[in-house]
Amino acid sequence: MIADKRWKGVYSFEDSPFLMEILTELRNKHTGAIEFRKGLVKLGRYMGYELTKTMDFEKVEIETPLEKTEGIIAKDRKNVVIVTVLRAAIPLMEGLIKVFEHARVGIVSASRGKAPKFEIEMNYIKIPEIKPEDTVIIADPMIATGSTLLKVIEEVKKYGTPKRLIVLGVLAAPEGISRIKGAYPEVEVFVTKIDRELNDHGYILPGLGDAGDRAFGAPIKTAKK
Ligand SMILES: O=P(O)(O)OC[C@H]1O[C@H](OP(=O)(O)OP(=O)(O)O)[C@H](O)[C@@H]1O
Ligand SMILES: O=c1cc[nH]c(=O)[nH]1
Ligand SMILES: [Mg+2]
Repeated sequence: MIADKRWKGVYSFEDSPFLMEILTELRNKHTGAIEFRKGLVKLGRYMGYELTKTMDFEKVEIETPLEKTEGIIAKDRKNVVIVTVLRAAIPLMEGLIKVFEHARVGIVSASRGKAPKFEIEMNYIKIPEIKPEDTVIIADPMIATGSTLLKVIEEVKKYGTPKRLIVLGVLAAPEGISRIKGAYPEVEVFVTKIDRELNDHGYILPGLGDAGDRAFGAPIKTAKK
């Protein structure tokens, strides 16, 4: 885990060859939907595991069949709320929940409109109560302009004030991170890698393309009634 010097509380996993290998497969345009989804599940699981290293644990005394010894109980790991941003975060959440099996899960829909406005449409919002002891993990693979997450964070905050508010993604553009940290300095960001920049259409470069389309197929428009 590397702390990025440009912001406080922003971390990437560029030091993990294993995670970089999974990212390489996701980036490759020849990777099909099945492997793409599997890659996102794997990243959710292993980044979730890395996150546990930043959490609080409690010391406990237990007895093995032979003698007393000390162990730990993962206090924070049991108080997690995962907020899944549709569509692309679904496989990421599947991986995360393997590590945070007690997690309560919120689901929100967020669809980004076209450049230059990138308006965010949020139609579906189901978020559980957020308690002071909770760690909230907002899962969204792509942090591009940051517009989606600004809107999602604003919404999440209505449900309570957690101990930690974390954004967990796969790729981020510096522009998106700067916007989020500018508006919400307390939000921590964990991403597999921070990429170079955005193109004129708001896509991350070099990126991996449209995460939702690659995982689930491109939607088509039907004639309106
Ligand atoms: O940082 P931003 O510029 O807001 O872009 C990031 C968002 O774009 C993608 O969602 P999209 O709107 O494509 O929806 P989808 O997951 O259904 O494809 C992605 O999953 C993020 O939620
Ligand atoms: O590069 C990008 C930017 C936004 N959303 C995506 O899915 N990919
Ligand atoms: Mg998309």
